[in-house]
Amino acid sequence: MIKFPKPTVEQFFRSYVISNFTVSPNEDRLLFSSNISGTMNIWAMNLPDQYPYLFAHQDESSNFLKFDPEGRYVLAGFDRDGDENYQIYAVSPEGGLPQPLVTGESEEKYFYSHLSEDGERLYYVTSKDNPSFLNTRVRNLETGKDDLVHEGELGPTPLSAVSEDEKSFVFSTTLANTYSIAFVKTEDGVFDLTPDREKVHVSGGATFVADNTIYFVTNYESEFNYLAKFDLTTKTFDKVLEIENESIEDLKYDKEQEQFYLVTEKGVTDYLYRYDVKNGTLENIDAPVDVIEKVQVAKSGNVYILGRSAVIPHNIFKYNESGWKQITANRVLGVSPEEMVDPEVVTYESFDGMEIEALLFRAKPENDNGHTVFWPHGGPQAAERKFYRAMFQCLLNRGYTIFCPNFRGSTGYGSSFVKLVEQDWGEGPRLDNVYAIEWLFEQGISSPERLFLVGGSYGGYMALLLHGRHPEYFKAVVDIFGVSNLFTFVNSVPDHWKPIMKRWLGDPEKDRERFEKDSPITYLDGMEKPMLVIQGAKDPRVVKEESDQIVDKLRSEGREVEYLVLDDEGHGFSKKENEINVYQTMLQFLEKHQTVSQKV
Ligand SMILES: CC(=O)N[C@@H](C)C(=O)N[C@@H](C)C(=O)O
Repeated sequence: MIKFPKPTVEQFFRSYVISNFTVSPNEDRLLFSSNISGTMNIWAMNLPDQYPYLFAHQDESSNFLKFDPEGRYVLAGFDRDGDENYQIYAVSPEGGLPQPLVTGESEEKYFYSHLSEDGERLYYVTSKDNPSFLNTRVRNLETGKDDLVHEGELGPTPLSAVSEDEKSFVFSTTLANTYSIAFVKTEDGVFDLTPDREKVHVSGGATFVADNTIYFVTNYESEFNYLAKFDLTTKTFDKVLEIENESIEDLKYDKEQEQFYLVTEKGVTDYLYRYDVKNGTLENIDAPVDVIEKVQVAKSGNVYILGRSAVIPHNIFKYNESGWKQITANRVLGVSPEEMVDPEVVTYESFDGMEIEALLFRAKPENDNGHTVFWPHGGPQAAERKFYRAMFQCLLNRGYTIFCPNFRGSTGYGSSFVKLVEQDWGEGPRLDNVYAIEWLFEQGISSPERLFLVGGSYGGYMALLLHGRHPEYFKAVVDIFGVSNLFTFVNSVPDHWKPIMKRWLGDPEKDRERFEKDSPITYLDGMEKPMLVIQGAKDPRVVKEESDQIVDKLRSEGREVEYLVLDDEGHGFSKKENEINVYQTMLQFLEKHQTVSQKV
């Protein structure tokens, strides 16, 4: 019979992202944001089960999608070439070209917050007039009247929820990734949702279940987020539900059934639950993916999720009493999940005895080239989880094993663990990475002749720092938009990040010594291994200057550095041709620097 060859790496170049979705109020249409045509655009499917068609053409990433409850328009947010200056557009219900609706100067941001029940008043948050703390405004879409609702202070203060009567508003002020204060503004005054705002905690996910009752999640006096309630009549806070060693990260309310759908995070995996508010029962729902990125509950009670697993790219699924149904068929070109690599979850002991969890993707024996890619994740207050990454499956197909430690500072292991990276970017987390590398050597998984270092963003920072301080461990290094110099980074981040910089990173004056010690650029002499640097020119988080300075300095000293700049990308590669260029450049670079005797 006809025989087909094993999947090639090029097949993994052809997998697509779905970054967001929404379902129309009567569930006859699904909209999603995807790069299936090569650039990010909004696609639609008429439900149930119809062929996807282009709904709105803008060639840009969209950060939200919202149907008018009356079916007169669709709202969407777009930025430009990854600059993250999102602005709000309207699209005809037939689809077409998005029309600017709430927009301003190109450097201003306009984030969608809430649409009134009648679809006439649009609440949004903007950097205009308050770039660091943000203002909330409401635009009447009938009259065009635009009013200030709240002026942010202390930290960026987005609007989180609006009561149905539009008389109460929940805001949350971010003082750090691990510290945000939620409060409700009513006709009677302003009230914090938690008992003491001075205690460091986070609150999020505020939902009005009635005009006087707010449910939300918080880790107030706890390691993990739990479900809490604030009663606006009595002004009391109550803990409602906690799930041992799991952190509730998202909640969506089903008003008809009076139940919440909750997504919890535990290490590298998410879990889905249904919580019945009336009788207090909690039920686990077995989800079809390991990581859940968005949940929407329709009026009918149908639940829609967007998620992915290590071997399943982004897809949208529907859940009801009949079980799960996959709506989108987003898959890797001609490759089944069984032909990909699912990671093992392993643990190792770090320098101070702390246990660190990590993902180990072992190359299949028939592909194995003997080399390992060591991947410190970005964030740093994020985690490497069981989600599909085209880059990982490309590397695995080419025979690389991949190791991803969730070093201290990672999310998913409790709030004390997350805080360990604050004002310590380069010591504890670096040593966790060093101990991970030693563990790989002890286990016989890798050796200095067979180890590559690749990281993006904070992971790129860690790659640069490890390269500068421990070059003996690696064959070659790839830095993807990594922070190279803490002194320049701290001043170049977006304005609305600036209020959190002290707690997150520190103060360049007071912490001068530490900033010097923890800046990769201090260790240029150690950076003796071949290096590839990749950077988006429009990156607003880690600006191009971070990569330029390290490349310029190393080149002026005659070191081997390749530099790939993508002119129309930001903090990530959203355009398919750019992504393929990045993968090909990286694969060629690694191939060139493999140990000759190991080559297959
Ligand atoms: C403020 C903050 O934590 N931002 C992160 C989401 C982020 O973008 N960090 C960069 C540096 C990264 O590592 O991705």
